[in-house]
Amino acid sequence: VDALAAGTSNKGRKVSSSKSTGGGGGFGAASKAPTFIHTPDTSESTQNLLQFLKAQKAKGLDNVDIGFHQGTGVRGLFCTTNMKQGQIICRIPSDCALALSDPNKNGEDAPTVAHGGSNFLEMYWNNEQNKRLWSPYLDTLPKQGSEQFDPTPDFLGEDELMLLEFPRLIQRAKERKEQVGKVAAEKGISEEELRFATWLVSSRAFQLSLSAPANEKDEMPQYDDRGQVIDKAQKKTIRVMVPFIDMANHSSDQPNCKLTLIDPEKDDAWFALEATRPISAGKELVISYGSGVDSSVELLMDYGFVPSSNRIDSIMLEKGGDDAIAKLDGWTTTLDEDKTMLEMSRDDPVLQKILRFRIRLKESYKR
Ligand SMILES: C[S@@+](CC[C@H](N)C(=O)[O-])C[C@H]1O[C@@H](n2cnc3c(N)ncnc32)[C@H](O)[C@@H]1O
Repeated sequence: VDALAAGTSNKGRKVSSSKSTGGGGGFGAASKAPTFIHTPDTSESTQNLLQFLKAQKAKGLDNVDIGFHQGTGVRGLFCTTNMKQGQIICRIPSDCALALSDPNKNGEDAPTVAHGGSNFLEMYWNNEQNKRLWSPYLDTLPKQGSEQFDPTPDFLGEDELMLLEFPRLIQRAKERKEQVGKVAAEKGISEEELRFATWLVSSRAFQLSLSAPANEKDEMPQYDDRGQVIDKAQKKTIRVMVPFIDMANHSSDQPNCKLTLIDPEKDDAWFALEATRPISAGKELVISYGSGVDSSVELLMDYGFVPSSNRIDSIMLEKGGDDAIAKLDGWTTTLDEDKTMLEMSRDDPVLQKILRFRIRLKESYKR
């Protein structure tokens, strides 16, 4: 409003062309200087990735900055120009995506995420030729122990795992540990190497359904009696890693864009980020991971982080189930005790994450 008022009182000044922030948002947005909340990532690996993708004819990369959120320090994607709802923000040729299955096997060679991890090692990381070919992408992936490494509960020791207390999450982490152990033995690779590769795949690969209609994701989710989303018909899926787009972080409550496949049936198909609402320059580009309605149990299990808010948690707790904790007083500590412990555990990131998970769920019980 201020910008529009200033424009009308300064006769002759063209409000709408006063900034080069792009096509989006109307007078107000176009004349307001963007507020940036990130520090651009100027590392050599990121610059190499951008060069590589430009040479492969990726489009719209200038609409996006890879950078670090100034509040959280988390690396992500930030919009450099206003975007309208429905606009394609950037697109990457499908040739630049790393399939984690043999295309002739319809996803049957990767029934679990641990198999996806094993295929990643076999097809890319430990294959000399492909490792060289894909190095501009592989070099941008988090390393174990780096800032971007956000371990999932299957990295926890037995005692730490029990501190999570929520039976469904503990059970899933145990299953993942077992899965990794089994596949590592089958394929003759080290469990440690496979655990990390499995984390990479689980936390950054996109699952594409081979048979579902394109709009299936937009339908209302259905829940089973434990409050978990039903994966309809357990369709075959393949996992793909999509450079650049896999830098997008998650928002449970306010995603502003989504992954879209353009011309999937054609030879020159694209993976794109599409704005699902108007986005102003400077904002972080955030998508919705997984089923789109994942509770914090799934987000921690598959991606290793606890979201700052998540409306799905209340629904999940209300649905309950015998592997959930039905009431706030079913936990061994109170919410306040966990908050105090969080304050006191500043130099223990593992315990901090465990406590943030407990607090997240405890704050979600309907009172
Ligand atoms: C697909 S990657 C996104 C890019 C990643 N931040 C990076 O720099 O490589 C998923 C990882 O990003 C982080 N992440 C995504 N969304 C997040 C959120 N809302 N809060 C905290 N971390 C998040 C987690 O570490 C997660 O494992």
